Amino acid sequence: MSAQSGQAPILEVKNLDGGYANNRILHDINFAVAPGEIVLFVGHNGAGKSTILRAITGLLPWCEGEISVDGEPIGTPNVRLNVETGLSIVLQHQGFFPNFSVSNNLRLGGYLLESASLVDERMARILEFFPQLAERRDSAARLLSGGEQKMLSMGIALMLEPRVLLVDEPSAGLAPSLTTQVLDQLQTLRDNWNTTILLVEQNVNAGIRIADRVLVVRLGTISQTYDASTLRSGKETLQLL
Ligand SMILES: Nc1ncnc2c1ncn2[C@@H]1O[C@H](COP(=O)(O)OP(=O)(O)OP(=O)(O)O)[C@@H](O)[C@H]1O
Repeated sequence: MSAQSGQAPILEVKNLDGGYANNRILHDINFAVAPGEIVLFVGHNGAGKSTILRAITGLLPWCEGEISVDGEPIGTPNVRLNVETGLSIVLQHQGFFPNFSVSNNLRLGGYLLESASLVDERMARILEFFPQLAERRDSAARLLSGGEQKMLSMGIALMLEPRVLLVDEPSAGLAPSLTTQVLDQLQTLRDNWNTTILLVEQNVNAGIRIADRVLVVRLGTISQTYDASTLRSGKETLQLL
């Protein structure tokens, strides 16, 4: 595991509240994430896991509290600003243009990069990381398998080389073997690129396998924190309540 305890956090969330219109979902969320850490959010349906990821990336209609990246408060979450700060989200549902080719989708993911050569360089790195995408680079995205589409969504988010990647339900709609493959790729990404990862995953055991820390979300707040290795070893048992 590359997460170093005692290191200054790359991401810190303090007193975060948020929700949709008049519906408050998040209540006083507090946590910090070390560089290179994989943090898994678990909890019952509707507990607020995806809402936490959306709040951090500026996709929630309203949120209050303090979010800091590398010790610098990022102000009111705003998608573009957060992407520039190094936060990218891979949403649960399709995050690409279905009729565009794999390579054109990746190019669009590099929309904030300053030069075409940098876009090419990043794309080459991503296609090397996902050889299955490299083989399908000229295919329309809609023709990819479910697992390949997840890889494409991750690849698009990685074009800006985020320091923190937030991934919502990567296994949604995937067969168990593909879930393992996609989660293994997230772990490899962390190991090779030192990308910090916040993960929401319904397949709790598959998520625990790659996580460093597990945060339980209950009724819109963090109710419990586990060191994932104690759950893997059976020294502790995950309680969602
Ligand atoms: N776009 C929306 N508008 C209004 N309320 C929403 C919206 N999206 C989610 N909610 C509500 O916010 C609450 C938390 O939803 P969220 O999707 O964060 O839960 P979750 O823990 O990720 O659940 P699941 O595991 O089922 O995906 C739920 O009560 C849900 O109905």
